Amino acid sequence: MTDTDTFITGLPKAELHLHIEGSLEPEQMFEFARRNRVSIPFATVEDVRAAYQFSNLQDFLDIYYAGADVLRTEEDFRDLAIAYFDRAAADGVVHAEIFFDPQTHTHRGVPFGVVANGLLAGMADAEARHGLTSKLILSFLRHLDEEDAFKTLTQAQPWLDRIEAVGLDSSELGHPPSKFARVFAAAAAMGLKRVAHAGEEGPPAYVHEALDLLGIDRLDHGNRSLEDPALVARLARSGMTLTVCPLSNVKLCNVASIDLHPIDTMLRKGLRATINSDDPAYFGGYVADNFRAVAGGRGLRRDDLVTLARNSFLGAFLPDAAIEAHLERLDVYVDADKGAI
Ligand code: HPA
Ligand SMILES: [Zn+2]
Repeated sequence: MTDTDTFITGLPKAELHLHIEGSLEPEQMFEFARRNRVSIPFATVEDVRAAYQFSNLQDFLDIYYAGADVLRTEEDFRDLAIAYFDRAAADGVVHAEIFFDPQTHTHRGVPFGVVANGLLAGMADAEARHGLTSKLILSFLRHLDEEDAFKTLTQAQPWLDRIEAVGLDSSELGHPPSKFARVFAAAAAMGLKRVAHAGEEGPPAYVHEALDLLGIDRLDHGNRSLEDPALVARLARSGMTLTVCPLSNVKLCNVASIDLHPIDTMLRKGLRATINSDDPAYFGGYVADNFRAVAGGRGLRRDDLVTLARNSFLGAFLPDAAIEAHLERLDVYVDADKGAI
């Protein structure tokens, strides 16, 4: 058997919870600021990293939206995506379903098409160079109103054949899923899948709303579902995928430390949990770092790590045949590892 670090890196996996704007590394922030002649309130990369201390979600969001201001051109979005996919491929990611926040950009005067076309170019590059497949999830900012989300869905019309799903992110408390029931219904009628951040900081009632009022196909975070046994039973029974983000949970103080992370509790309760990086440039690690953090922090066994990778394919918005092919490759990897010295 190989050592655990090597095993984790090579483990074929899908990443299902990644905000592309959250993959903007400080070095890239300076590069984009320079080429777009945008000023940023930091003198050095070290200053930027030092500012990444958060006590809750809102603390992070304030700095994350400010950072996104350096993204101006199609080339910026393409280069941002390419850098993420290169990093993900090195972590064993073979398929990624990435969020983008169009309102963060359209509200600054960057057209929807600049964002979408740039990201799509990066996705094509990842498939050509790494064989890494990907899908786009258009995420609505929940601190804005539903009318603005509808406007964004209208702007997305020309790209709808290249967008897999809609999502819901940003400040959770005070902005329950019910606020977006109509726009999610409209997205469903257009054939889009639906996901939502719920139970990251918000109560289990928000997870119930996401299920009942938004008809979600996947639950982003979902940690606070554990406070409601009936909800846990419902999620387990329905085979709902939870996109869990361990380093994010610790960095945003939703979990006190990695050795207290509930990932193994989730698996034991029959939840289809997956491991993801959320905003890796801000939270201190990409997907393999998140696997390593919970493997060390919670003493996960190798079969738990394989279950988490398996769940990532089961939860992907891929055709059954593609999921089967990924699972077979995963089995081959695990068997080869057992045979290795
Ligand atoms: O973890 C998150 N939660 C809510 N909104 C977000 N936007 C980027 N990351 C996040
Ligand atoms: Zn997120």
